[in-house]
Amino acid sequence: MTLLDIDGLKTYYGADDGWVRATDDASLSIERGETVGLVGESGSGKTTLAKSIIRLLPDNAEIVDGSIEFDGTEITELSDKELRRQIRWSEISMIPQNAMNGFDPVYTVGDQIVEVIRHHEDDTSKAEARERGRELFDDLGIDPDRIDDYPHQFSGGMAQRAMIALALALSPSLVLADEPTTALDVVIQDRILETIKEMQEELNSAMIMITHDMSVVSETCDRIAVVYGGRIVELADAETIITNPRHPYTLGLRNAFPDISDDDQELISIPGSPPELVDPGEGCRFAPRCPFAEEECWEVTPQPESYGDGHQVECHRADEIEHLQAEAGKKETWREQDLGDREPVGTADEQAAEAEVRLDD
Ligand SMILES: Nc1ncnc2c1ncn2[C@@H]1O[C@H](COP(=O)(O)OP(=O)(O)OP(=O)(O)O)[C@@H](O)[C@H]1O
Repeated sequence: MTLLDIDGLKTYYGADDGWVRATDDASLSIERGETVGLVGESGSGKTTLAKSIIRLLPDNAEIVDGSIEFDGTEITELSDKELRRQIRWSEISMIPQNAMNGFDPVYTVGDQIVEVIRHHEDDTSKAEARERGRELFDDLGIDPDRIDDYPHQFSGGMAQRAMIALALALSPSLVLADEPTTALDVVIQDRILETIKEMQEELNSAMIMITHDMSVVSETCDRIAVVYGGRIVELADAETIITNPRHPYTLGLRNAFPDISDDDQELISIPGSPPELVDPGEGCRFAPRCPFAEEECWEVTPQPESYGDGHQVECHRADEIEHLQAEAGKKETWREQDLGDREPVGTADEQAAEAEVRLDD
């Protein structure tokens, strides 16, 4: 059963030089209990998409179009009060990138967990809420007596676990996990991911797992949405994304992360960097970095095409799967692109501004 249905979502940030189109026409639906990965480089728009769902966006952000239907409720139409009362933490919760920022430094971690529980459950006493917090700590491998500590007394790994406790305290139907382990060392990362998965399965919560790491999503997710330049450029079950992707960006990402089943794999990175999202113009946003870009790619924005079994791809050349997959595995394919007199998408203004600065000098 569909829990979350995002349709044509556009979330933009107001900036001095225009709108930053951080989420630009994203559509995605999620079933109950399902785990969907959002993968893409830093700046591709993953966090903006997740924060739009729980409406924890900064002041300069605006949802300018589209809908987010959660269990029959249109999130974009709720007042802040309704959202806090009915949805945030109780139905949808978020584990942020850095847990330390999620806690208020002046209250003990326990007090904050009790506060969240009691805000949503009028009938739960302080003692009961505290006991639930202690049990969650125990489940997450933290000594329950540490519940009276202040956030700064926790190590990074412990704070992250405590944040997971907070995010799961009200058994939400959907958990948004935003790079929940990037701030931690590698050994702890695996353990925390396992814990999140176990707790999520126990509660039968759905989860959106945000990461730039292809290996993390392949191990933890049922489906994967690949995000680039504010758009979902490929969406399919995890197996298809890992073994049979069609989008050149997905192929590039796959080259850049170690495959646990292949010891001899040579890692190849994608040259260049993600596009500026102010006024990106028409055309595929990946074209300036894509070794397969043709005339059409520069001129026409590709729309999602279906390749069966929920596999969707936004690429004009996605039909040429054998050619793309064969060439994408070669290092020489991913040389810096010779763009000739083409301007990379979206950076025309930036280049003009730079030229002006030089003239002013
Ligand atoms: N408050 C803001 N004001 C203006 N632009 C912003 C703001 N927050 C993010 N952006 C821009 O929006 C785009 C998407 O950012 P977002 O944080 O959603 O990407 P991300 O894929 O989650 O990256 P990261 O992994 O670094 O968080 C980027 O170009 C970023 O610079």
